[in-house]
Amino acid sequence: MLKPTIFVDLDLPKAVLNYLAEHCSVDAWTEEDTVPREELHTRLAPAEGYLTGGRRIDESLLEAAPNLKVVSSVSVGYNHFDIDAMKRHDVTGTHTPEVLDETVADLVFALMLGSARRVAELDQYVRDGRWKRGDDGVLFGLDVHHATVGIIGMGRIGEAVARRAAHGFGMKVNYHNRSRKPEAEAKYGASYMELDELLAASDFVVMLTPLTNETKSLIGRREFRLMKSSAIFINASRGATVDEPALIEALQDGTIHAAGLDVFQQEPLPADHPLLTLPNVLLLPHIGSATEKTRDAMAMLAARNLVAVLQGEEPPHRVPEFKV
Ligand SMILES: NC(=O)C1=CN([C@@H]2O[C@H](COP(=O)(O)OP(=O)(O)OC[C@H]3O[C@@H](n4cnc5c(N)ncnc54)[C@H](OP(=O)(O)O)[C@@H]3O)[C@@H](O)[C@H]2O)C=CC1
Ligand SMILES: O=CC(=O)O
Repeated sequence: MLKPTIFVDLDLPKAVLNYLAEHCSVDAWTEEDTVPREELHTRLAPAEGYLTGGRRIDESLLEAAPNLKVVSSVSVGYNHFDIDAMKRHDVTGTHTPEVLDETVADLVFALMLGSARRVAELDQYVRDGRWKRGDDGVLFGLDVHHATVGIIGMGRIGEAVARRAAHGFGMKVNYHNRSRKPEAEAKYGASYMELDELLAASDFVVMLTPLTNETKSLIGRREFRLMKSSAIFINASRGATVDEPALIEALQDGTIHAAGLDVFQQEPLPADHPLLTLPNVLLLPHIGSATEKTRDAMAMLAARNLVAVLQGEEPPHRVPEFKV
């Protein structure tokens, strides 16, 4: 039987490429640079499947890909999908939840600990030869253990953070979702709160919602002003859930104490971005799931999603909006 053609624009582990090649005729982009838009449209013309990362799936791409049946994203977030356009073109979307939860939760804790204890700033302090006897006071940070964390978006990753917080660090856990999660409340002693209440009550505010029309700029100037002046704001969701100019202002004028960020409105962060000038922000290059083991698992899951759809089977993880 003729194998369906697929286009892959990510570097994939050999085992994943072999699995794809068993079931599909694979056209893979092997250049280091991102595939240019025009070239992408050309390569997608014969493709029934497209395996990618955060590439925007919009009307013009879909028009260029008349045979496309599935876009399989190697990510759990799928805000790069234009869901309505995909539905119009009868293209389904899949993603890679669960396999990355623990790895992303580790990174959230790295941001919490790193910001509270000023790890990157003080590493630089030692490297610069500024470490002198008796200067302890200028090195003080804030405690993470037994502090209060407020999780906005208590989903799969949010729960992995809550478990670490409650059972590892003795922290009080507050959370905010659109719906309550009684099991999570029981497991982590978590308190459900409306957003404003959570912002005022938490020492660490952790953003872990998907980016949607509802969560776009959910945290802005008003919300920063509701937080404690000692609060540390962590964003591992998407940059656009936060009003970035308002965050910069809050960090500059002491409205909040510090921030730890893995995601930004523009990625990669431009070299002249004002966040780069602030000492009280810890910046990471969107590496929440970036361990070899987890990225390999995500890639294999994305491959299985794609092959299942092309074989007419239900994939392990269809994006909820495409479920019938
Ligand atoms: N930095 C990184 O590298 C990574 C970032 N991410 C980001 O993390 C996000 C979360 O992933 P995951 O935990 O798997 O997703 P889940 O869907 O499991 O959890 C999302 C949570 O957000 C809540 N939520 C959704 N909309 C709103 C809203 N309007 N207001 C308040 N709460 C809301 C949901 O609860 P309810 O429906 O009840 O509101 C749900 O509990 C991803 O979408 C992605 O953007 C993920 C992986 C890596
Ligand atoms: O940001 C990463 C994801 O998996 O979503």
